[in-house]
Amino acid sequence: MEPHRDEPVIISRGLHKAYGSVVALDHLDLEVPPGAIGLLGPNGAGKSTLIKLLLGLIRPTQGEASVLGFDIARDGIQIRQRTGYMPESDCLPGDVTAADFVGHMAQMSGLPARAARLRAAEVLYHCGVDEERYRLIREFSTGMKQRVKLAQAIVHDPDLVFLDEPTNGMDPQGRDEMLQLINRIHREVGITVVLSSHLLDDVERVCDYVLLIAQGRLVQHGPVRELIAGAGDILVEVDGDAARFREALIARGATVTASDGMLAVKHTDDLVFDLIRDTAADLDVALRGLRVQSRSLEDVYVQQVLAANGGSDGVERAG
Ligand SMILES: Nc1ncnc2c1ncn2[C@@H]1O[C@H](COP(=O)(O)OP(=O)(O)OP(=O)(O)O)[C@@H](O)[C@H]1O
Repeated sequence: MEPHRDEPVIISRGLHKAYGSVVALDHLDLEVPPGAIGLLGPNGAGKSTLIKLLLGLIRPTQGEASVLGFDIARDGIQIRQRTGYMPESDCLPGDVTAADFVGHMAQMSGLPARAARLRAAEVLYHCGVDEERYRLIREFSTGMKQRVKLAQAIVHDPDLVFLDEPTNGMDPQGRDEMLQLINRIHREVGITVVLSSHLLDDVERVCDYVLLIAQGRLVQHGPVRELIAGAGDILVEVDGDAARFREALIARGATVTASDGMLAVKHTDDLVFDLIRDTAADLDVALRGLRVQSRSLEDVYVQQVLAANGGSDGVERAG
């Protein structure tokens, strides 16, 4: 069953997972559209737990969820038929060739042996593993192993693929290539990608929608474009009494700070532009410059994770 274009691919209500006294996920309510989804959060935030729950590999302590319309408690098999999974852990067998391993996974998905071999070769090739596919996996570099893990995750042509920290352990060039590959899988093949990462840069480069998780809670979610816009400041330069102008803006409800000789007015919504214009007119102050300063997702991430962690920034930045 193909998911409808605009229908959420993942829905959860009160999804909760505790390991003994450790709460890994805390009553998560999600409604996730198709696309390239970033599951962003510091180590230990609950990302892997969420993925395993959504694949039906572990059971929730409370709550419910569906993936592509299938219930995680009842329909684990259908979910795993329509989705792919690239686990975080080093889970590949060492004593087989990449061609045999991915071919075997293709056969498991229902293809006859010969078709499975051809399909494996094709997918490995697209993932950047060509002649090397005849070598034993244990001889592969971390980067090559990650490519094999990706190939096995998409060999059965799923509608959605969960990638758990796919750039882990890769050098900058390998990371770059992996992110380009993931981009292609989403944009050219049309597979919905859920990319889990603690690296903001990964998410910013691939994803158009973000779920920001900290300490098992969903602290922010939405289109990346919206999270970046609207969260920044409007930089205002005036001719006239800047101090009086600033006080008037604050008195009218704006949040204003100074920034390099300019006023930085918080861009809470677009009505702020009217407020700036009207206040300038009332005070007979000329507006010399007005510029929206967009914030990177990093600012949003740090701010939200700091808030959830009560001060500690558990953020790791890409090298
Ligand atoms: N099998 C388990 N038994 C006990 N605690 C667990 C288990 N699996 C995960 N946890 C705990 O649950 C919390 C969330 O872990 P999870 O692996 O989902 O986080 P994560 O965001 O994927 O981080 P990482 O990228 O470091 O794996 C952590 O506190 C972790 O220690």
